[in-house]
Amino acid sequence: MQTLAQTLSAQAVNTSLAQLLLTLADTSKAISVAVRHGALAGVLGATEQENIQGETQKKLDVITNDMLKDALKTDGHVRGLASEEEDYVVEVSANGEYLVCFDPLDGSSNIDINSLVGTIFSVLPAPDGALNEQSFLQAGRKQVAAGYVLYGPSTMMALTTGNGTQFYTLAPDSQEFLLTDDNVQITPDTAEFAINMSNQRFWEAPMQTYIADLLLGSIGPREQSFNMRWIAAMVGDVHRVLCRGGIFTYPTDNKNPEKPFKLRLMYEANPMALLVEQAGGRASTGYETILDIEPTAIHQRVAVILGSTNEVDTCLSYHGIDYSEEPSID
Ligand SMILES: O=P(O)(O)OC[C@H]1O[C@](O)(COP(=O)(O)O)[C@@H](O)[C@@H]1O
Ligand SMILES: [Mg+2]
Ligand SMILES: [Mg+2]
Repeated sequence: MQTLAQTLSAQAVNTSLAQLLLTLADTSKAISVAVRHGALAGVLGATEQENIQGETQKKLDVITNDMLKDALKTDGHVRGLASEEEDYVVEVSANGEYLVCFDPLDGSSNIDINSLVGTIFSVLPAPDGALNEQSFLQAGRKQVAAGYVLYGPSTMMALTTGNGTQFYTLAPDSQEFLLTDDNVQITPDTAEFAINMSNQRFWEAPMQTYIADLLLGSIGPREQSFNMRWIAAMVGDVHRVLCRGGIFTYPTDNKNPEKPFKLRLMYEANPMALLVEQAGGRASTGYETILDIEPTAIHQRVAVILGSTNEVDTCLSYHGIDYSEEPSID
């Protein structure tokens, strides 16, 4: 089996980018150890702090953020970073060619119940000139790499550098990420959906109707029954979609009018959208292709509907969008 380094070399990935991805991979191995030790290492539970988004930080949110920040500072190829746990962008190496956006620990609410969590990352080219928030505000289509590491029964990485989506599994003995699926493909059709149903009354009308029709199953207009899965960590839900198809959505809701969306564009939606598109799937807000959104802020939030192409298209048709008529994007 090929190692991550061998695969990146076989894909002729730029040497600096490959080095940066190996730094991220090495850091995720250390995070995997911290996650695995759990209560034994005293890393469970919350801190007293909130991040800029008003969310109480878990100890592991802060620990993993610091681990990634420290590693990227010594990598040499990173101009700047943006993180869910950093209020503002952080300047890293003056000559770095790349910007890295990351969610150091996705699925924070799963930490204390020993359930799935992961790290999500997105790599963008660093523009010339002074580094500021504006430097990061590039559409997801500009990403040169995106991926996540899932700390589950096995530690796995999903990665794309624009050459399809690959899965790697961390070998416990050698501590190498080994290529275990070189061409991940999302099945275009599915009978499985993932949504936090407790928000049902807060969704917009198109999503209400779409989900109601799924729930009616074989006696409704879809004339087939659907199963539901919800891991409550985007990284776990998207991994399932990449493995066996499905539709995952965190739609617009009006529970808190000041916060109509949950997931963050730059370090959750964009990297997942690239992985999904590179695996033959679709990712939209309901009205706009995620990778085409021009960001306005590093912590911007968006609605997300992603997964099996035909099912996402069906969901979008409830929103009045006909994707089959859109010109394809190279
Ligand atoms: O439990 P909720 O409020 O529906 O939220 C679940 C969603 O929130 C998230 O945990 C947000 O990510 P963080 O844990 O990184 O803040 C997603 O992974 C997940 O899909
Ligand atoms: Mg997250
Ligand atoms: Mg997080």
